[in-house]
Amino acid sequence: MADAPPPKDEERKSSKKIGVLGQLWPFMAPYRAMMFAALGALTLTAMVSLILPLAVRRVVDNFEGAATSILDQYFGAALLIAALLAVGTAMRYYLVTRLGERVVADIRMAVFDRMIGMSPAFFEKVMTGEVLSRITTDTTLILSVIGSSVSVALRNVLILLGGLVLLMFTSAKLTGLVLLIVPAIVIPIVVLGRRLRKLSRENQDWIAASSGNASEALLSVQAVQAFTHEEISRGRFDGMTEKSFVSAKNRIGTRALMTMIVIFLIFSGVVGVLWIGAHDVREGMMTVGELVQFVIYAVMVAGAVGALTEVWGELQRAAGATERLVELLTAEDAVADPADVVAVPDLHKGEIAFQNVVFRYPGRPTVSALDGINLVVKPGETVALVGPSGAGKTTIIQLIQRFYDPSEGAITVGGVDLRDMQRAEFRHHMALVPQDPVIFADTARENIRFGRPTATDADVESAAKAAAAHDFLTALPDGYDSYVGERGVMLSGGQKQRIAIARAILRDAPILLLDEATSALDAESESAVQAAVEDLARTRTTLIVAHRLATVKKADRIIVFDAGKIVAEGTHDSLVAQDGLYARLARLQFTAGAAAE
Ligand SMILES: Nc1ncnc2c1ncn2[C@@H]1O[C@H](COP(=O)(O)OP(=O)(O)OP(=O)(O)O)[C@@H](O)[C@H]1O
Repeated sequence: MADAPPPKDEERKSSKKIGVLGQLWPFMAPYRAMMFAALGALTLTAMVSLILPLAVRRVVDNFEGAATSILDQYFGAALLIAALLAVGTAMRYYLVTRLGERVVADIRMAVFDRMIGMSPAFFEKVMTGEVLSRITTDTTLILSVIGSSVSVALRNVLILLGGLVLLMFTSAKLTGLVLLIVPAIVIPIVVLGRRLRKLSRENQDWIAASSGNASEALLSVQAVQAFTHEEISRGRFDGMTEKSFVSAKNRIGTRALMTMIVIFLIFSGVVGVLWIGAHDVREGMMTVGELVQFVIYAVMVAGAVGALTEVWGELQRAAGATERLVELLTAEDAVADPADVVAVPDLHKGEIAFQNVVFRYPGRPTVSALDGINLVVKPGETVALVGPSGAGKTTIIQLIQRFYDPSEGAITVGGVDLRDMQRAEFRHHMALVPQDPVIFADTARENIRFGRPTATDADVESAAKAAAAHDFLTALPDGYDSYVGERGVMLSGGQKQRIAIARAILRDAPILLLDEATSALDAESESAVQAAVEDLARTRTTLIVAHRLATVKKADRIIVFDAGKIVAEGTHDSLVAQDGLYARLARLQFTAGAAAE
């Protein structure tokens, strides 16, 4: 459902802590050298910042008695330090941000790489728009972590630790007092941090859900408008976007509260300590320079703690995002290639066989879409699959390509079980014309070449001629190089089908699968395409799902399906003579095709 809430917290079993960020390590490991260099630059700048107050104390305490030459040395040294700080900071920024961009690019590629190979069962559950949102917005969060938060965190941890040690040296008594307030600061950070992470993940989930919803509505914008569904679609999207805003608002509020508590605690602590320190100076227990040095360190340490709480929030957000991306990366696929791959036999000579195949779609496990199918298609044979809508014909075509595995029984090609071969290997030897022709936002020429990316322009054109597409393609403003729009919106249904057929012709594979490939064609183009398909089918093992008698009659054999079972098979004449479902369909459903003959 479009407005179903995003997955709830309890549904996730993965680790509950910021430790999820550790899952990013495999992506960072290859760039260890860059990380060490960045760490070096970072340590350098942190150390330089820590040395500065020492120099300040010397200047303050010796200001009156010191010779001018010594003063000049101090200021010369200060310039050197400034240069070091500048170079170190620039290097840290460059290395760290570059590392972040690199790692995020790798993560994006890894997620896409995984998603493009997932079987259809996965996409029955996840909306594609949602996956896109993960790849774009969730990775952006990770970028902010690797590209800045982590380095800010490290820098501040160094300053915090170094600052504390130096504070200790400056005045052990005052430092002891400062440390007393630390627990008071840590508690709100931990408690509110936990809430932050939950809110952040909720926020990302709502963003992803609204993206999924928006992409679905936009992809079918004409249907939405035709049914004047805009208000409802707007309402749904607005509702989800508002929800993501509300969770973002709660997150920001929590973080503001945390910042307020922490800053107040830190600075009131510093003020209190100073108060005591001022008295110590009065009583001669401390020099003014020492107190100045102490104050600078105390402010640096306090600033570091403040920065760390900010970063903590960022890390919490990124942990949520990482969790979602890791979920995608580790998503189980119902269909997988075997570890020991069997080579694909010569499919020009191999038959396709279904042995006692029972199949239930994973999304509907109680219904058998196919129920005890036994079917052998001999090499070179043309078999037509007919039957009422929903009988299971398309399911047969999908199983031959191993988009799903049978629930029971086995499917073999050339005697080898599909599950024993690599999917990409045997799909190479299959050409499909699907029920809904899939056209990409590219030129007509490239759409045909999709069937065989290495094909020459001449091959593309001869395939188009065979598919009766050449004439309409050359009549387009830019001919074969005309842009056809997203999903082929600039083409008619019949034109799209002919491009899909040309693509299959170009693929030149020994197994040809046609799923109502000519249903949108007019009688004239259909008979032209029909001739091409027959020509093609002569030397190939062909399965045709068809509703038209003209197509069906020419097949070597006709298989009649009903409710997931094979109810009859034979030639057109023998099936008509049986006077069963086929004869009935032939009289009713096929009449349009018959009339067109
Ligand atoms: N992804 C899916 N999840 C669950 N059930 C499905 C899925 N796809 C199809 N089905 C169901 O499986 C049955 C067989 O569908 P199939 O697409 O094979 O029918 P068909 O014979 O090709 O019909 P048509 O002639 O209308 O294309 C139908 O009842 C359908 O509702």
